[in-house]
Amino acid sequence: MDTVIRTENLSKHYGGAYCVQQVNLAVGEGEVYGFLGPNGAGKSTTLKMLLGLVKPSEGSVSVFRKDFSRNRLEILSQTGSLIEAPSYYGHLTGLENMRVMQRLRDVPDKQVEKALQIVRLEKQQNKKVDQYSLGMKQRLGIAMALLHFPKLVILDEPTNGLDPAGIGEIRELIRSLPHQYGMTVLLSSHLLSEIEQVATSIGIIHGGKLLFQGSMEQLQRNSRPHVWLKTQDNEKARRVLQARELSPSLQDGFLVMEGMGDSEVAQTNRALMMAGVDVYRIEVHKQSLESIFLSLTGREGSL
Ligand SMILES: Nc1ncnc2c1ncn2[C@@H]1O[C@H](COP(=O)(O)OP(=O)(O)OP(=O)(O)O)[C@@H](O)[C@H]1O
Repeated sequence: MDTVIRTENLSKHYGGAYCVQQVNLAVGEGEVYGFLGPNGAGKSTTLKMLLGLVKPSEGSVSVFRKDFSRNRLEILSQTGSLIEAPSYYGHLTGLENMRVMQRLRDVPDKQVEKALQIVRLEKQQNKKVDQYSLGMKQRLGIAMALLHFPKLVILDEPTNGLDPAGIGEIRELIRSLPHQYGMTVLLSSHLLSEIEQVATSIGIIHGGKLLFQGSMEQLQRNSRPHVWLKTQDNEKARRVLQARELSPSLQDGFLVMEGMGDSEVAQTNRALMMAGVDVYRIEVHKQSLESIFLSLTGREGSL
């Protein structure tokens, strides 16, 4: 798979405080890459640097295997984006707004029709944008980003402020872009549930640092599972474990320990046996993606 976006040690600081620090993104062709992180993590700043809207303090960006700073116009002509709220003229109709973009992009009429069709706005194209719902405005913003059928689409929190039906529609739309139109999509969100349902790869950013990059399966594989122990005497077992500097919690009659490897499980089992505590069950529970995300962003670097 070719890499469409690659950054090397991309960083941005404002007055000495880094909001993006040494980020190495790799977005493959035809992917829907989900850029996930809590508010203030550095997502928008990173996306803006990819589009030349913010100048990096350090590091480099290459898109379509070309250095961004030296091939800016060529790269941007093949990129569509929606960063923060869509910009439009409220007193003009959806179609008229698209015509303004059409002039800038210099594309034929049929592409305007097609882009409005993709976002399902063709029936409302003659309505003034001021009368659009938030979801319709967002879809118009996406239509503008798709107008020239770019190879790369960058969307910053595209479902922000939408109701569940609107979110579902945008999700379907994003999912269809690679296979229907050969586009690569990079989208950001602070919601794992959003990313989980559309992304083929994810990058998790927190405090300006990229904590994980890869597939959902890799994320789950790399995380250390929880180990659930059922013993003959959980209170005594807990004291034995605490003496070994472990801090199990008690849940549903099981002692639960986070992130144990095989050898730690064996040592724990042995210690309990030596202390005369029978172990009835040892269960390994995979962490949900939600808890992996929370433990990554809550306790940095625990993967
Ligand atoms: N122009 C600026 N001057 C100073 N600090 C800034 C500037 N732009 C962003 N920051 C800071 O950088 C950090 C990252 O902001 P950024 O908008 O990239 O985060 P984000 O992950 O997109 O979050 P959100 O989803 O809330 O927009 C924040 O702490 C923000 O206050």
